[in-house]
Amino acid sequence: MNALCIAGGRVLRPDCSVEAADVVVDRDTGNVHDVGEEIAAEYDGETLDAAGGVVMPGLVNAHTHAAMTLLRGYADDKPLGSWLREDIWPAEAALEPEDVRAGTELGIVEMIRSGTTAFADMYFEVPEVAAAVEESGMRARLGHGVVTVAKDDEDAAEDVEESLRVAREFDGAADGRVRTAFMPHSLTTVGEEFLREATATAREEGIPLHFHANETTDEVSPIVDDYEKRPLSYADDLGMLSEQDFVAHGVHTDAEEIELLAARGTSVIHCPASNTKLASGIAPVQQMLDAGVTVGIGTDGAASNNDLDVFDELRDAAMIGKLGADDAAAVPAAAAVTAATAGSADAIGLPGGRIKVGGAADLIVVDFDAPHLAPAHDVVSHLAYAVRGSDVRHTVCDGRVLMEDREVQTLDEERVVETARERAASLVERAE
Ligand SMILES: CSC[C@H]1O[C@@H](n2cnc3c(O)ncnc32)[C@H](O)[C@@H]1O
Ligand SMILES: [Zn+2]
Repeated sequence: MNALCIAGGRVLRPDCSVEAADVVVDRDTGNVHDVGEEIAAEYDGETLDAAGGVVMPGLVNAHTHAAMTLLRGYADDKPLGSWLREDIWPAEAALEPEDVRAGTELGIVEMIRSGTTAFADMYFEVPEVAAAVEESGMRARLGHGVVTVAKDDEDAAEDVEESLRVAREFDGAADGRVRTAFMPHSLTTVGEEFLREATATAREEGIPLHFHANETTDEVSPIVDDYEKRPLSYADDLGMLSEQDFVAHGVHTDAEEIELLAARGTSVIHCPASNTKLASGIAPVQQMLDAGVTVGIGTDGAASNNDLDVFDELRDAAMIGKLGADDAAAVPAAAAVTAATAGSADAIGLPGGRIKVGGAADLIVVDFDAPHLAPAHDVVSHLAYAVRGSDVRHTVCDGRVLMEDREVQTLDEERVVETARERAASLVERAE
């Protein structure tokens, strides 16, 4: 067997127990071959040193717009509507394919360095995004974000068609590491008939849906006013809630909508930092978990976060979940860690999220030697409340080492950062 041994660490198991064990990966299949105490010596092959560290599933960033790294710090301190209309959409109107490639590569480098092995991305120029994912060795679910408001019928229909087209064309790319979805931007930025028809097509072809929903009160009230129903009930009537589908945010979601999500098996991606920065509100995460809704974690784009560090995000989820529920026991450490790993992977329908024999070898080694992690009474507590993305020592996806001893192996980090700086500067110039 072409083995990769991650040796000498402690392993986080799917039930959040922790045991001293080596993890042996079959690099040909990209799966975990064995997990056990001191088994690495039984295998020939490459070894990654996990001594003093914790081996855990790679984090899954279940909602982002990776190329928005180019707009990090471009516009801050505004609510969602004016931020998008006054700053972000005008800048995005000047995007060129090379910008999306450069911004996505920057986002990917940042994610690999902070322990993310898979992500879900809604953006433009999907061929560029897919090429960046292929080169990087990560996994992703990708889609073209559709907006039909303020477009004539022909342009709107073409935008919808592009989203379906790229979903068909890129599904299974990068040796199966790229999967796709139909991605209408939101329930208020895409017209009803477009949603109804394209959803029916997606259903016929087995294409999942991903869209923003119930992010702000401004997204809820127009639907309640026009249709006399809650947004997720409107989405359900359009056929948009199935087990394959996942909605971003779900901040202003009432008890009936939570029951509806649970009944349909539709997942919610919680983006606590973006919701806080844009003052969108606090999502009822503990209520969703109690109802049996699968909850994943996403950073949203770097322009509303302002980083793509999922450790940061899961910490925010645990902290803000308590505030939202007015209960310090809400969203406990294990729930937050599980949401950012198995929850996110299940929500976006990609392998990974758990270290188990036969499962995808998407895993990371987190260094526990740093002063801010001493003492370590409880590993899971530290993973939720104290670990930073910069504590990640190695990142492995599909059995391939993407970062070793903090050196990214698959992309040239220096070139990626420099190119992104140049493209960001010229993008902003073109947008002004
Ligand atoms: C049409 S591609 C995706 C689209 O979404 C925009 N976006 C970024 N962050 C958010 C957010 O929090 N809510 C809604 N839309 C968002 C992004 O700028 C792209 O235009
Ligand atoms: Zn978003």
